[in-house]
Amino acid sequence: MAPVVSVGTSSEDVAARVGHHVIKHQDIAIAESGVFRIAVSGGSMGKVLKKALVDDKQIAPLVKWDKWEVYFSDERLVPLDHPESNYGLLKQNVLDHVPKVVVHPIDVSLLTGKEGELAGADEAKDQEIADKYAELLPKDGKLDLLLLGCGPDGHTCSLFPGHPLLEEKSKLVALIRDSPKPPPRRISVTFPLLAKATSLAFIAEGEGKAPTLKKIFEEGDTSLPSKLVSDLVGPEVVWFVNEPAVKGVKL
Ligand SMILES: O=C(O)[C@H](O)[C@@H](O)[C@H](O)[C@H](O)COP(=O)(O)O
Repeated sequence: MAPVVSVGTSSEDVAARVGHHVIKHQDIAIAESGVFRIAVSGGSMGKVLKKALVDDKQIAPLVKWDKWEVYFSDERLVPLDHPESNYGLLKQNVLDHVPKVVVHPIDVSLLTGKEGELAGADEAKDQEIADKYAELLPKDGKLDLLLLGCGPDGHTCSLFPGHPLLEEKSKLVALIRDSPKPPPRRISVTFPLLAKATSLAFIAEGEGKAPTLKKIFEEGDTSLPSKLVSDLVGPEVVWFVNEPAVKGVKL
């Protein structure tokens, strides 16, 4: 099925659209399994989720935090209170403002080296962080919803254009030690995990996204990981964008 594009008129409107989408999937998942398994990304995601799930007075009461299980679509190998930590971003924007939630951060007891940098870091320990993260996933690897970003280079999660990780066929979570965007050491979910999900939602705001969205929606540039993820046939795929992000883009 072709991806759906939902265009918001303001950042509050985009956040509200995202919020309603999250609640829809939350309710379906809880009705089916009693738990809602969601993965979130970094970048501006924390701020959008705060607007949607904490500050929006209509949506906030609908969130069943005690039924949530939160994962990260990618994470930098840094301490949880480091400014580059995606967990840290979510904590500061959302977790600190809501009732207790089950969250799965990386196992920071296995961190070596310095703040995501390569020098002095132990590759075997990094691999263990990725492998242990995969073990936290549900047995069938199926998440209900992943909220994804889209970088200017078309990356999503820590899946970068031209990177061998795009070819991963079996692991659900992989280690990356040469991320072109710093810090170099990260873990990321892979295509096999993304393909199993019930729903994938991209959030892309601002005029800086327009050239990338043009490549995805008009030019069909399959060198962009976001385009490849957007084209996955199993999951429902929705793009939440604002008007500047799609200005001049034929949808
Ligand atoms: O780890 C990363 O490299 C970022 O978290 C990345 O995945 C982010 O989602 C995109 O770069 C979009 O960022 P924005 O949402 O800030 O545009």
